[in-house]
Amino acid sequence: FATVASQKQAILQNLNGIVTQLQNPSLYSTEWANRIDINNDNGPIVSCDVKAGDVLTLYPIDRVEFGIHECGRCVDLLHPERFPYPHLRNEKQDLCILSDNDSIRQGWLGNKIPMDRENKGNCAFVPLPSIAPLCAIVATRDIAQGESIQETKIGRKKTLELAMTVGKLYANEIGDLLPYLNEMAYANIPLPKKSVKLLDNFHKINKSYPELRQIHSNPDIYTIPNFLSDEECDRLIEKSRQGIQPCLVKNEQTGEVELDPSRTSTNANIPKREVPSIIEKITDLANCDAEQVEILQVLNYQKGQEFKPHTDGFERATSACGFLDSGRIATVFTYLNDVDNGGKTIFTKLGLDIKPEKGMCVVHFPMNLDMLEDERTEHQGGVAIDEKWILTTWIWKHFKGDFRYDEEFLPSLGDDLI
Ligand SMILES: O=C(O)CCC(=O)C(=O)O
Ligand SMILES: [Fe+2]
Repeated sequence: FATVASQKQAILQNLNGIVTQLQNPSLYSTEWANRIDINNDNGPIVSCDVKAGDVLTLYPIDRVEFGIHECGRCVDLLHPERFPYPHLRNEKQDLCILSDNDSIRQGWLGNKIPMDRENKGNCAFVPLPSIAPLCAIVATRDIAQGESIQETKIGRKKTLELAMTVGKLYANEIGDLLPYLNEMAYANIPLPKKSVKLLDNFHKINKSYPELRQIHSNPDIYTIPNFLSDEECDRLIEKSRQGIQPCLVKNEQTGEVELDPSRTSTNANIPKREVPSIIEKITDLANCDAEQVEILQVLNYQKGQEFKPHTDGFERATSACGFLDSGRIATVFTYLNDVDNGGKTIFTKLGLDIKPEKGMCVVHFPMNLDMLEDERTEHQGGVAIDEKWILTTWIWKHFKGDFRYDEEFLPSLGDDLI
């Protein structure tokens, strides 16, 4: 580590060059940093034979996504309240560490790490509390020179074992760099501008859900009549009466949620724990995990109230509702009463009006899987004449990462378990 001191200075002077700087193998011991050819277009290639358990290189942990199955769970492990290992609080056995399946990582290694779709991984990301914000990429089996690295899904016991071993081995050396690495971790690295992409890569719902009807294609919109029974609708309305309050809208400038003249209805937040059978229906239909489901809201529109034209997606990476750097890939709402006059949902750019029918569910896709908004899905809750009740929620691309938004903090709306 003789050369490290002078290089620290260089790194600080050149925060914009972080990617290059951190790719410099001489920053680290040759034992564990020069084994990946990070300049290869197809993803990192191992440049020498590697033994199981060897550290291939380091990786900024805030760029790693923790996931279960196919769902990336992006956790900001730099956050003091959530560090270390908040995900290990999760009781799920199959915790694995993998990259997001269809995005290219914008990490300090500045490179793509291909998703291990077939689970033939040969390395794992190992969180190392002692050297945060870096984690190690560790070989989980022998890797031959020329092979590209692919992440392995490993159980949490194995993750911990690897973290312990690697953490102990390298804590001192890397700890020396910690303040500098931290500074870099928080540096604002401009991401490459998104190129104009075709809106063709959307989340896929469960097409065999009973009575699913497609009422618009490209952009796709589906309905399911009688998705909820009359009884479920009535009980949801009753439950929500206890928590009803004026609707709020996220202010894109400040990030705060606040009263907004574009949304004059009232609503109640329904804790998922109080509506398990509704959640089961939604996850079955939307083909997603319950953790991807945003807060459930019951909206009430009285005469004259409305939700002016809007899209449901948020532009840019967002931390709305605890979903970090994610997006709303589907909207699922269900009318809770029949509405004879007014209150239609109007898709303003599609010439499509939907008249509320008790129990009917509507699904549309505000953003695609590249997290681009589909402006064509702009819609409004038309001005109410008769009273209107609607249950609405949104499916996010990733699991919640910010635990301050945990549903356990939502007040109960009574004992009725629906
Ligand atoms: O009230 C409606 O018809 C639509 C509600 C809506 O668009 C929303 O809550 O995002
Ligand atoms: Fe909406």
